[in-house]
Amino acid sequence: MIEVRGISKRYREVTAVDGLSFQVRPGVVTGFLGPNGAGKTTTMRMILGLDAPSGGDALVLGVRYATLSAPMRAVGALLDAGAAHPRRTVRNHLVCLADSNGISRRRVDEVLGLAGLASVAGRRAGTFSLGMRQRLGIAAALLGDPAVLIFDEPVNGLDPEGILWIRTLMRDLAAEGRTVLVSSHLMSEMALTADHLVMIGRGRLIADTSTEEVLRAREVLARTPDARRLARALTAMGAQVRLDGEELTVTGATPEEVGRLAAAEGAVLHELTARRTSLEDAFMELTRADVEFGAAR
Ligand SMILES: Nc1ncnc2c1ncn2[C@@H]1O[C@H](COP(=O)(O)OP(=O)(O)OP(=O)(O)O)[C@@H](O)[C@H]1O
Repeated sequence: MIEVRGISKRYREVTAVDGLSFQVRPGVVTGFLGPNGAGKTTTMRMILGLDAPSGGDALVLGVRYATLSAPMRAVGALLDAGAAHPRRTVRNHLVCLADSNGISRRRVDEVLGLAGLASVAGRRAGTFSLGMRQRLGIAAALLGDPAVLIFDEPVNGLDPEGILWIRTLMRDLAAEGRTVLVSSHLMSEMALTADHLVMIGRGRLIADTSTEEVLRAREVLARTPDARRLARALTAMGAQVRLDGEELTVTGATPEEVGRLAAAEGAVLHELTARRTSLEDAFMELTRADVEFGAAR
């Protein structure tokens, strides 16, 4: 469990995070979304005790990160994929981290396997592609078998296979009962990976809700030769209807309600479709006022 409580971070002229509060629960993948400069990295750094908040605080497993006695065993984080020494081999990098945190070398082999790096364990980290560096960063995060995992933009620059691997890994880690917080601005990816979404803009909370709720259909499309009759009945029920020949686009009514009303009116339906919104659209709608560096639309 992660608890962010009224946290703020002010730099000289910039308020990067502004009184932000949310909780990240175990057992689900929580996506942390926001436009560039929204304050995602700063928030994650404050959770991990790397930046001091100007106000408020963040708790991991009920305490501040700085007071954890064995932080790597409690929290694993991927903030900067380039963090390994380029001349050190992959295994050596992980062994150094393990030794300085009282973690067994057997666990190093386990995480090499988990991250798909066993066959390249003797290679120097500096020769790695971005995708392999991400895998190494994730192997390091998993080293302490932590209950809480924090990943900042883990799929940045990855190919489809790498993206699928990360998605599956996140979901598996959550299914094991861990707390997983993952930031991204790849909306379609988050729609597939995250069960819950925390959206921020200009350092403030915009939405804290299930992915399902954000993506829930907002429009229903109905096609019927009795379009005018159905449109009248729907409007009388309080729904908004756009009529285009035989086609009705309905907001403010569920597909079940439209179907029931059509049956009651004797309107023959040729099509009834719930139009799910995309996460991109939902996000743009929610953050329209908060796009700091957005192009003029
Ligand atoms: N050390 C710093 N000094 C001054 N300003 C900073 C510092 N770190 C971050 N900022 C500013 O704080 C704001 C939030 O930055 P942050 O990196 O947390 O956003 P983000 O949501 O992670 O963005 P991105 O998606 O682009 O990575 C930005 O306006 C950024 O320029």
